Amino acid sequence: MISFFFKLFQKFINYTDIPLLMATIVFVGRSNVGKSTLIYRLTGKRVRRGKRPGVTRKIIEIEWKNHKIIDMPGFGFMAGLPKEVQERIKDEIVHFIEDNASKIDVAVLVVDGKAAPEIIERWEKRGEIPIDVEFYQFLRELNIPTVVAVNKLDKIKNVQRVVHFLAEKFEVPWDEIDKTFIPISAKFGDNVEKLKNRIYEIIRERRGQRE
Ligand SMILES: Nc1nc2c(ncn2[C@@H]2O[C@H](COP(=O)(O)OP(=O)(O)OP(=O)(O)O)[C@@H](O)[C@H]2O)c(=O)[nH]1
Ligand SMILES: [Mg+2]
Repeated sequence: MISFFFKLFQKFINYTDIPLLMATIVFVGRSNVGKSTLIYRLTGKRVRRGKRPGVTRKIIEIEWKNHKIIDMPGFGFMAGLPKEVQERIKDEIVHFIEDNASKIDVAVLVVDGKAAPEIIERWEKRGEIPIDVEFYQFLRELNIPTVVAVNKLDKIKNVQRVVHFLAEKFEVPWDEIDKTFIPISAKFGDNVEKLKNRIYEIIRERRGQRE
């Protein structure tokens, strides 16, 4: 009985201390995967969202509680944008992340769970490193804790298969799959709370390491 109340108390402390911490959370991912929609779901802050890829073209900082949320432009294909501009945007994102790596507490790599497996296979067939794989490894190399939001869950038939496919490509060990990949639907809200809790957990772990 006592341990039950103790656990409840601990849980309460863990969840309430979060808004006091200042954290920087970045959202990255290909164009049109739902980064801005997810930010709106998580924070209630309206950021530009759209049907066409390339809606967010600049790095946008949003204040939310004590946190700083950074909405990145999408990388990869963007409707109506020349290849050079797409490359420039990608370089901008890479530089921003490199320059701010020590200040970034969590990166949320958003992927479109429906489209990602096919796109990854297509890139591999061409002998190229898929951009999502490249970004995940880039974040890991910079020691930025990263969680992968496997979005558009409402459109995915076999979630387990998609998650395992991505885990293999991203080289995530089996025992880290569940805490690395969170299938969500930003549009309908499924599992968004779970993702939020995972983000908070990472922030807490990181703070624990620093203190
Ligand atoms: N079916 C479905 N559609 C979604 C989901 N999340 C986002 N979308 C749709 O995907 C489209 C792109 O959403 P955005 O949030 O603008 O995507 P983004 O990643 O910010 O795009 P860029 O700013 O262009 O990089 C919109 O039409 C959203 O309604 C989801 O969970 N399910
Ligand atoms: Mg956007």
